Amino acid sequence: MIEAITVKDLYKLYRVGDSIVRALDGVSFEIHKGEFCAIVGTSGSGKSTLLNMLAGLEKPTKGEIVISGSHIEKMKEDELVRFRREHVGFIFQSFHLIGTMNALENVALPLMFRGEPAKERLRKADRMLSLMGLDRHKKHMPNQMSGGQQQRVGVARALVSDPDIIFADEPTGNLDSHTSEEVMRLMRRVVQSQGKTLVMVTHDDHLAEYADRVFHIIDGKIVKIDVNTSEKNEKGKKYETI
Ligand SMILES: Nc1ncnc2c1ncn2[C@@H]1O[C@H](COP(=O)(O)OP(=O)(O)OP(=O)(O)O)[C@@H](O)[C@H]1O
Repeated sequence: MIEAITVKDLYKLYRVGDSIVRALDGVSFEIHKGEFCAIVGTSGSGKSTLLNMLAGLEKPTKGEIVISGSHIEKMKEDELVRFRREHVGFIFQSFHLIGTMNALENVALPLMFRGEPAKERLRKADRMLSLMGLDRHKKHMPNQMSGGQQQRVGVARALVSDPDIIFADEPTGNLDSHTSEEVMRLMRRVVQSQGKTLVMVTHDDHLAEYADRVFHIIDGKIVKIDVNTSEKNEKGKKYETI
């Protein structure tokens, strides 16, 4: 199996006053290419710290993170910026859409940072929004769309630059449960059909059921990994703990 992400002995310690917080306390795992992994834990367990570290947004205190063959813990800031632009897509809880741009322009934005010509940017964004079932909303501004539609724009924007890996931080945290399930199904389908690796952080065990594997994190340690044993990997199928 090809590894998209390899993490070895990862630690992140914070000094708070006189005490040390062990936000990540010796974490090791691999995420395979094309896999959908959920990182699940309660508030303060270390999920965001782990995701930030995988995305190269924060430096570990100790340990290794290898993504698509590169040691990102050794990269300088400008290398990290380039690495993220070329290899990584992000989906955020609060969508992070630009309010003054329509759906098409929002989705095309990451391609501008990569220096692609305008016509090409809009063509790719248009195609991605169609894939998300947003044909009728391409010219809508964020405030003219529902939460679920806005997050589908967010998913389109994360995928438009054809990244190897997508990181999603509580992607349905601002949606009702019905809309959350819809967005999860769509995310799962698109990521699967395009062979992308998806790493999602959530505190919601229920939504984690869409993942191939679920990593449970408590006090900065991965205490359990559940594997979805169903073929189709639909929600609610059987999991085995390894
Ligand atoms: N910059 C920081 N300085 C000090 N402590 C921090 C810092 N960032 C995080 N922590 C601590 O590290 C631990 C893990 O935090 P983290 O934000 O990763 O948790 P989380 O699982 O993402 O929580 P939530 O679901 O509430 O976002 C917590 O105890 C938190 O207080």
